[in-house]
Amino acid sequence: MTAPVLVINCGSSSIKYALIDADPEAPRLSGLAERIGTPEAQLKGKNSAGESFTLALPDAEHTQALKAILDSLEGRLPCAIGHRIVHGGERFTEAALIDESVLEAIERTAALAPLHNPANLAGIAATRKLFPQLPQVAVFDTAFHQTLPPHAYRYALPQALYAQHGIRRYGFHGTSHAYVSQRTAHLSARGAGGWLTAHLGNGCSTCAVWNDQSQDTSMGLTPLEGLVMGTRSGDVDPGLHAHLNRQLGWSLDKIDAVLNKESGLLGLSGLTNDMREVEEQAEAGHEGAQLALDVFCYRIAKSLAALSCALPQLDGVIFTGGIGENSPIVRRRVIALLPHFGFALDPAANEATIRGREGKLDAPDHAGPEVWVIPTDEEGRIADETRHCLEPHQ
Ligand SMILES: Nc1ncnc2c1ncn2[C@@H]1O[C@H](COP(=O)(O)OP(=O)(O)O)[C@@H](O)[C@H]1O
Ligand SMILES: CC(=O)OP(=O)(O)O
Ligand SMILES: [Mg+2]
Repeated sequence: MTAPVLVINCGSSSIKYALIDADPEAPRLSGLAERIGTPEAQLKGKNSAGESFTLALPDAEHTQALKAILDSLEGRLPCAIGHRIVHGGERFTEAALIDESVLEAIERTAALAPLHNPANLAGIAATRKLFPQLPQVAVFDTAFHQTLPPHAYRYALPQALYAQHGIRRYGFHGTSHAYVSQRTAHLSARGAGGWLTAHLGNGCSTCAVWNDQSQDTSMGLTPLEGLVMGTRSGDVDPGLHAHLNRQLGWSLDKIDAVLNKESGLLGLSGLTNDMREVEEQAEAGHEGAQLALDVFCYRIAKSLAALSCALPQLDGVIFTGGIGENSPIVRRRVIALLPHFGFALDPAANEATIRGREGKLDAPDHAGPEVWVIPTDEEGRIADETRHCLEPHQ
């Protein structure tokens, strides 16, 4: 397949897209339709000359936004569409060609990823309408974590909840953890050993990877477990729900909305879910922002230390995602909280490696576990998995 693959990552109010050629050196057309369904809806993208453009799409819904994306592809027709699907449950250990039975299975898991799967399904419905002739492939965030052993994926709950209702830990951001760990294994003299990965974007998760296989990860049944995120709380006492319900009379829907949309950096700082602003305000002395940064970094370090138990040997840690790639402050603070691991972060390398550059951040001649920053490429990985899935069908 030489024609490009169109990768779609459809959220509730945004659609990220990328048109990706089989040749990794070929320029990508990519962009983002945002604020879908509102008067401010717009499409922002880059053309093949690398120039940015913005197009107003007032009140556009998913189908209209996708139509505008297709019109922006400079006449280049994809050979297939690869969709990011956040939750694949236990059924999907790899990407799947979308047919009615795959769609039904994704619909069944929608309740487990209410922020993500319904939007992913809306994206599939819209592209099937617009491109009935093109093969469409579902690439799951959960698939990479299907190698977790039972002691990592089971909760200590009655057996029937797992056996009859699929209540277990699944893990997410699998395309990112897989990509950055394999990229580091390729770049590092240590190869595919034991790597801890920290994907720090709006959603955040850590993962322990041994020999290219996920051994454990911080997210669980849903993308709410684990680290502090932009607006998500991450781990809380499981008794919190009952307490808030009994003491404050909050409904389950309200508790769910608060933990998913009003917590994390936003809740702790009282200001914003955006790490750039948290860092600026913390620097300026804002106490809420300072606390948000303290809790965010401490919880990452604590999670990495816990996940190190899943590895027979530790070769290093890898930072990725908007925060992991661009924030020297977060990297420095996380590494400083893990003194017993024997990392040696070079301050100059840490400061210099910003904005999309990959590299090792170790002090010269350091022989201990390594620290890497690797810009993630979820879209590239989804395009690769889409092609791989379609090979037997060519
Ligand atoms: N230079 C920077 N310093 C600190 N944080 C940054 C920087 N650039 C981006 N970020 C943060 O990255 C986060 C978004 O990450 P990203 O991976 O782009 O999100 P998404 O999960 O939506 O793809 C935001 O919190 C943003 O503030
Ligand atoms: C699973 C998840 O948290 O995804 P995102 O980071 O795109 O919100
Ligand atoms: Mg993300």
